Amino acid sequence: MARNKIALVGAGNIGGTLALLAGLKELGDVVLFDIIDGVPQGKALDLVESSPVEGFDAKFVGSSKYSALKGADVVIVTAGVARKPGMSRDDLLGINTKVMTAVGEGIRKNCPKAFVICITNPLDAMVWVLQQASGLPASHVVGMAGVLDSARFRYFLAEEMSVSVEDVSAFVLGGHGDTMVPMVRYSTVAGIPLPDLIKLGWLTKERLDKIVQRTRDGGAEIVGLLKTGSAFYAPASSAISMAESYLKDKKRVLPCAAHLTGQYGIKGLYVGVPCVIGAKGVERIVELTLNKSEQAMLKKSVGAVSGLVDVCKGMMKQAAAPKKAPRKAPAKAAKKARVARKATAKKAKA
Ligand SMILES: NC(=O)C1=CN([C@@H]2O[C@H](COP(=O)(O)OP(=O)(O)OC[C@H]3O[C@@H](n4cnc5c(N)ncnc54)[C@H](O)[C@@H]3O)[C@@H](O)[C@H]2O)C=CC1
Ligand SMILES: O=C([O-])CC(=O)C(=O)O
Repeated sequence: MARNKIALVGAGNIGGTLALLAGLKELGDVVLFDIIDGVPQGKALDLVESSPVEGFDAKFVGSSKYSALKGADVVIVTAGVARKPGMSRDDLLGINTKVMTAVGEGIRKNCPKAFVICITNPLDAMVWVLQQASGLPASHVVGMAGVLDSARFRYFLAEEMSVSVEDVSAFVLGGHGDTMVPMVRYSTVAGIPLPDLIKLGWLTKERLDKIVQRTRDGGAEIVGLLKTGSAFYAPASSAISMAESYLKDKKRVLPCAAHLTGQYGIKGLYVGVPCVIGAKGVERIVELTLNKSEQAMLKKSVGAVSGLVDVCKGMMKQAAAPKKAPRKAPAKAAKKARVARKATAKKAKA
């Protein structure tokens, strides 16, 4: 059987880490694409030179041409700009909307049957733009954020209670922003819900509240430490788990930014919810019963996503509108020509 083809659009910090993980896990042949010519080629060569040491077989190619994406089974998109200290993810909206529009077009032309995972921020709006620009079915375009936010929540809980991360199951609902909703009631250690663990004395309500807030601020905490960019190891691991579930039809239940068509009362937006990811893409969306306070938090988070998508819609409409011919310059040119004609006629008479 031929190997799968994994295209990584954006060969920066996350792109390079994705490529290494795809190689180590032998998920398939890898194409790294980036607009900076030389970077994807250099990273591809460096990575493939690690294959004899690590013991994996895969082809690695770097390119700055969209045709390199031809026939890809999975595309993971990290193209664009990452934030620096003092910026919010939303500050990236203008520049990254333009990038997602170009990338979507490249995917539409070269690999319309692929399963596409968007990572670029602000995530929930960028995955919406990417789906619109690529025209791929919504079941095949998803956003990665929930796996990462949930991993952070899981890690902080495991550290607090001194238990293995493997036994902590937790997830985060809503948009990938300050208003994300870590789901305390549905998070467990070995099946025991967090509220029960508080009763058992494993955790205090005060510590749990701090962990919830630290999870919400997880991205900013790393940006503040790195200073030159944002997290990339955990984001890459998170996206690879989604790609693996699709390629191996594992049907894992993972929190992803999925296109909602009425679930949770939300229509036409991408928002983080638990999904079943298998060979058919997003195969199912899990709709949980939320209590009043969870509903209110989700509503706030969805409101933030909806506001960003409205800005994207405006930008896309403006970009698609026919350009009006500039009027001032030709008018000036015509006046100049008239004056010149009059002067020539005067000269001729004289
Ligand atoms: N969804 C999530 O949970 C997370 C999202 N992110 C986001 O992921 C994105 C990438 O992050 P990093 O890899 O750390 O950034 P990076 O700056 O290291 O890499 C981005 C790469 O995209 C390339 N690029 C820019 N415009 C392009 C275009 N039009 N076509 C192809 N490539 C293009 C750049 O040359 C660069 O190599 C950022 O927007 C960041 O905010 C980061 C962490 C988590
Ligand atoms: O915070 C950022 O800019 C990157 C990101 O989304 C994360 O690490 O969660």
